Amino acid sequence: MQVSQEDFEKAQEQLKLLKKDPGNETKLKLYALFKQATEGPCNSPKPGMLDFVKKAKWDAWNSLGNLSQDNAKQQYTELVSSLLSAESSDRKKDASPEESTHDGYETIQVTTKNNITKIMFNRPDKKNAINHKMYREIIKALEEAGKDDSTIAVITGNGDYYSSGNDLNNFTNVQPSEMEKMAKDGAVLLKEFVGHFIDFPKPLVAVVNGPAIGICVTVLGLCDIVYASDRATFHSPFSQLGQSPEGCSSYLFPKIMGLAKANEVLLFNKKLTAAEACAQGLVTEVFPDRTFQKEVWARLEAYASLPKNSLAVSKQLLRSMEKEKLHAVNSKECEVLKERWLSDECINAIVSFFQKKSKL
Ligand SMILES: CCCCCC/C=C/C(=O)SCCNC(=O)CCNC(=O)[C@H](O)C(C)(C)COP(=O)(O)OP(=O)(O)OC[C@H]1O[C@@H](n2cnc3c(N)ncnc32)[C@H](O)[C@@H]1OP(=O)(O)O
Repeated sequence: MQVSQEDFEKAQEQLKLLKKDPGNETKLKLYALFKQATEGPCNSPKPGMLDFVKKAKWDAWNSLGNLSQDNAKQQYTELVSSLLSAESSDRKKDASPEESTHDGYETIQVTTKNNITKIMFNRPDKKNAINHKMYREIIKALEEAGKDDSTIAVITGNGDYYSSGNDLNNFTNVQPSEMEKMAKDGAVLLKEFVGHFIDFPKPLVAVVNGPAIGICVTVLGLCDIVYASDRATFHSPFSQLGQSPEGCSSYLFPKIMGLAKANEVLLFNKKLTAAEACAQGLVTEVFPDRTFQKEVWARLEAYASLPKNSLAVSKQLLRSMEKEKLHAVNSKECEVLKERWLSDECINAIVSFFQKKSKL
């Protein structure tokens, strides 16, 4: 398709809008095409060898031979248009923020992009079981995410599990004389961990990519939104492990699900499917696993473009009604658990897990 004189003139104007220097080679090409389009083939005498600039221009024009003026106009117009569109896509790339990775974590991966700080459990070969180091790293990541520029924070898991909960190795290799100390230190760490969920100052979203067990199920009640893949399951097998509920679930689960349903989950180890957890109010929405990541992240990016401060004050307002109560529940639950960890029921359950007798 031939370009009109008007298109050719428009291209000359558009060329002036280019922000970046397109480089000497392209500039020579533009010069040559312009001369060919407006004057026809090069007939002027060849400049001397030492007149580098004029010679380069002459060579470029002369290289077009007998290219017709219409063809030259067309090539000129096309070249300008391709330069402009390349520059505009570069600008778009620059405008879309890169993901930044937060340093200093081993058991989790923390990244920020599009106003979202993502805290990802990252022990996929251990089904993202939470060991002592990971509890401390999650606490640190929540502290940082609470203060950084992100609008919302997201917790998710790497691999096929969301998390298999407390790493049962946390209770192993402890000498009998050290048991009390282990239980006391465990209760302090757990209280601090859950406390950070209670106090988190901006919207906190759980993206439950697969099965979830124990502590990572109970703290879902402290998250503001829970999105789940239809592959996810929710299991808090506390009595099976000789333990008792934590993460404020003894208070929040009956509030969320009603006492009758919460009892099945917290007393009798009932494992919920994602659909059941959604029907009982623990999960906000369930997505097909095939499209889970795409749909959820598109949704979260839209949420994260809402006014940040408004979201934070609203979240804090909602939480403020219950904060004191939640901290009291957390303290009580940790006290009870401290005792449970010293019980034969609990010790036997852990031993039997490692003897591979009691896979849940
Ligand atoms: C500071 C202390 C605070 C305590 C807070 C109180 C918290 C309570 C809870 O969270 S209770 C819940 C505890 N979790 C469990 O009881 C789950 C135990 N794990 C399992 O039942 C299974 O591993 C499984 C169902 C999650 C997965 O089964 P399967 O698909 O057959 O895989 P594997 O069992 O082979 O697991 C692969 C690999 O991961 C290790 N692993 C998985 N989960 C845990 C875990 N919770 N603790 C320790 N290790 C775990 C498993 O041993 C395998 O390791 P290996 O490859 O053999 O080295």
